[in-house]
Amino acid sequence: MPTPVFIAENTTKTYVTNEVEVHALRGVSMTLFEGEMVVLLGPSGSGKSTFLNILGGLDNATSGTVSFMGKNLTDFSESELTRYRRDYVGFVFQFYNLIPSLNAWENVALTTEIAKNPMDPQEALELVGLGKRSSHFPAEMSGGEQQRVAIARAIAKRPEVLLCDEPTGALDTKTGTLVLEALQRINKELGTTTAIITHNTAIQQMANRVYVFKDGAIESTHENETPKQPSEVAW
Ligand SMILES: Nc1ncnc2c1ncn2[C@@H]1O[C@H](COP(=O)(O)OP(=O)(O)OP(=O)(O)O)[C@@H](O)[C@H]1O
Repeated sequence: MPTPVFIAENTTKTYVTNEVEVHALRGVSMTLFEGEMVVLLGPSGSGKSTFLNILGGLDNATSGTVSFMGKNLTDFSESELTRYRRDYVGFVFQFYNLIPSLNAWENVALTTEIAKNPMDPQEALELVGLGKRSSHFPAEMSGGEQQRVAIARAIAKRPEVLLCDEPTGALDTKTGTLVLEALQRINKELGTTTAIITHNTAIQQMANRVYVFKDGAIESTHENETPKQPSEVAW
C-alpha cells in the first residue's frame, strides 16, 4: 500500500475582505501518496492555489483537517509551520524569484545553507540539467533556465514534497518541456511527491493522478495508468 503524505478532509477556506465573503474552498478532500505526481486543473478562481498554499503551510484552512505524514497541519503554531515549510516543502511558482545579483550556484546555496540535510548546490543544478551554468547570473539565462534554477533551489534541501503553481505558465512549449522533464526526473529519482497546478490541460498526461477543481470543490479525478514523458505531451 502506498503511504499517504497528505490527507485533506473536507477542507474549506473562506476569505473575508471588507465584509465580503469569498468561499475559495467548499470542502475539498484529497489524499496524496508518497512519490506521486499529481496535476491540479480547473478554471481561474476555482481554488487550486488556495488549496496548494494550505498544503504548503502558507495559508490555513477555515475548517476541515489537513494532515502531513500523520500530523495535523491545522494544529501547527506559526513557528511549527515555518519549520514545516523550511524542512519539508519545496515551492516553485510561475515567476522564478531568483536574486539577480547572485549566480545560479549562489541562488541554490541560499536554501542549502539553512537546510538540515541538503545536497550540494552543484548536484541540484545537475539534476535540472544546468550543471554547466552554475556561474551564470539570472540575466544571462532564458526563462526556462531560470525556472530550472528555481527548481534546483526548491529541491536542494531534499523536501518531501514539491508544490508547483503554474511552473510553465510563463514559458513557451520548448522551454516548458525542459522544465517538466526536470520535475519528472526529480519525482522519479528522488521520489519527491509532486503537485503541479496548471492551466495547460495537456500536462495532465504526465501525472499519476489528476484532480479537476470547479467552484472551490473537486469536480472530477482520474488516474493515468501510464503517465507520459513531457516530450510525448503535445501542447
Ligand atoms: N488572499 C485572498 N483574499 C481574498 N480572496 C482571495 C484570496 N486569495 C484567493 N482569493 C479568492 O479565492 C478564490 C480562489 O482563488 P485561487 O487563487 O485559489 O484560484 P485558482 O484556481 O488558483 O485560480 P488561478 O488559476 O487564477 O490562479 C478566488 O475567487 C480568489 O479571488
